[in-house]
Amino acid sequence: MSEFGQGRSDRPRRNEANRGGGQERRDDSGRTRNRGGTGPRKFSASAPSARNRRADQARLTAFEVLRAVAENDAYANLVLPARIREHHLDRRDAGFATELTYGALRGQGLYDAILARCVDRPLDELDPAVLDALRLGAHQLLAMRVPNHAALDETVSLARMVIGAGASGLINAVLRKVSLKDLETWSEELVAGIADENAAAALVHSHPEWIVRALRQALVAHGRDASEITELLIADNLAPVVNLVALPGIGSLDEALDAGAEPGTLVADSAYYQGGDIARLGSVREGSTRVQDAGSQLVARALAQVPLPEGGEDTYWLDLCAGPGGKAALLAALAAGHGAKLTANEPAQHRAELVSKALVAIDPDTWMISVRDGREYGEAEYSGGYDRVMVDAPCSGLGALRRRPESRWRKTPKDVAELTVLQGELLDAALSAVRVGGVVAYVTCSPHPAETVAVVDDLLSRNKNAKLLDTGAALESAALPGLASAARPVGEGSTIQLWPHIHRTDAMFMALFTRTA
Ligand SMILES: C[S@@+](CC[C@H](N)C(=O)[O-])C[C@H]1O[C@@H](n2cnc3c(N)ncnc32)[C@H](O)[C@@H]1O
Repeated sequence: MSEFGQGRSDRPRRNEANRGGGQERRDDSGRTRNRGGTGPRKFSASAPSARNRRADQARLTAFEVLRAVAENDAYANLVLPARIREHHLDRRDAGFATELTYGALRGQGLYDAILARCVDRPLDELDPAVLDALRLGAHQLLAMRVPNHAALDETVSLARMVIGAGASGLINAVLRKVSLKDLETWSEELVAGIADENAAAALVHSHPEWIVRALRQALVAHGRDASEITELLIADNLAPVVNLVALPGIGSLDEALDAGAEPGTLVADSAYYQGGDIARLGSVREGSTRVQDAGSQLVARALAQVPLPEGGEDTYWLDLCAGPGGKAALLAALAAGHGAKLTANEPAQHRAELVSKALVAIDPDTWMISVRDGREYGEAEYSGGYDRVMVDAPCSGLGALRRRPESRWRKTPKDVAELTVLQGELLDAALSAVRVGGVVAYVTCSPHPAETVAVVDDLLSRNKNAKLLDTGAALESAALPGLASAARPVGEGSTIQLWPHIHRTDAMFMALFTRTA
């Protein structure tokens, strides 16, 4: 079983016997069953044209999502739930469709390299729909506990129904070749002769090479060992468990815990939920309990709890880049508990509306929405107006690859270069909007050095009134004791970098500043 399979990055991993396909089996359509012996895998004897003419709904769902991602630049995590509802998939089929969709998207780089060896022409000359069907077939054959004949027959049936009979013959022939070796053998063959370790890691762990280089540099820039890159890449390929937060003073985790959620170990009022459709929980539907990565919860809490260096008034809080409202909801609830008020700013109107929805469970007298470019808060009329400011800056998102399976294939190094300018400008605006003795949190869900430590260094070199605080200590005091064991640097002038392979969170970065004059 490969890292693109069913493992969870933030829960204990399955034991190898179970992962290897030796015990849990799927039946002829690929559903979980006991298949019995481990003898040679068999294919259906019937010709592709004679096989099942009705495409399996779970596979059809996955195919439609891959098509929407490729054709409309859609986000899989948004399209998939809608398609699952449209096709009325039950919980088991929804799980199968999710695993198939996300696994095929994450593993795309490696699967394409394998497929390229089995197709007699360049992959970009294939009909894109055929290529998506081949990726789905490859993922089932190489990384899921689906019998080969089911992976093959069902993919061929799907292709015949949604693409055409001609395509199904090609798909049948190519997937038969793919199935002749397991993923490990394919990987070994593909990397043989690749001397560059980044290029080899990029192939085996299905990341673009520039991202592997950037993550390796990021590990070093944040004081870790470059050899952790393999663990980090593997963590990016595992499905994250849903993290919940009960908004402090408003929500309760009781319902989630009754439904089988487990209490969070990194941050208060949080839980891990593996019970399937999260919308089943009334507390989630009403907005008092929310889905939010524990790393995001931690950085919001650290800003809310860090003592203001010079004490004094603590009434006006600003979330400069609030859309779609995850941190704003937690900050607004914490602000309300402090007797403070939050302004949640977001320049994109449709995202500002999402922020309003995110805050629906919180007393409306304690927050307001603003819709403007965050850089406007650098203007004189806002100067010194806020006690705490969150800059959760637009970033490359390289720290959240496990949540957005297609995003790694869309990003380019140019995106990072463009974003760093805006990040610096937003940080300048925040340092202007905060009062002397107030606190600014600069946060990214990327560990890229250009978006994190370089932005901090640039700010400190051009703004003599900005002072970096002990971010490590602030984060530790906002966390449950579990974080301390994950050892990280503390001390004046420290910044924080969380990691999926260590903290089981997104790779959130945070630097806390105060304004000294
Ligand atoms: C990383 S997201 C923020 C996530 C949010 N804090 C949350 O927890 O849900 C960055 C946000 O910044 C917004 N943004 C982009 N350009 C901006 C600008 N010039 N000023 C303020 N916000 C901006 C984007 O629209 C996006 O919603």
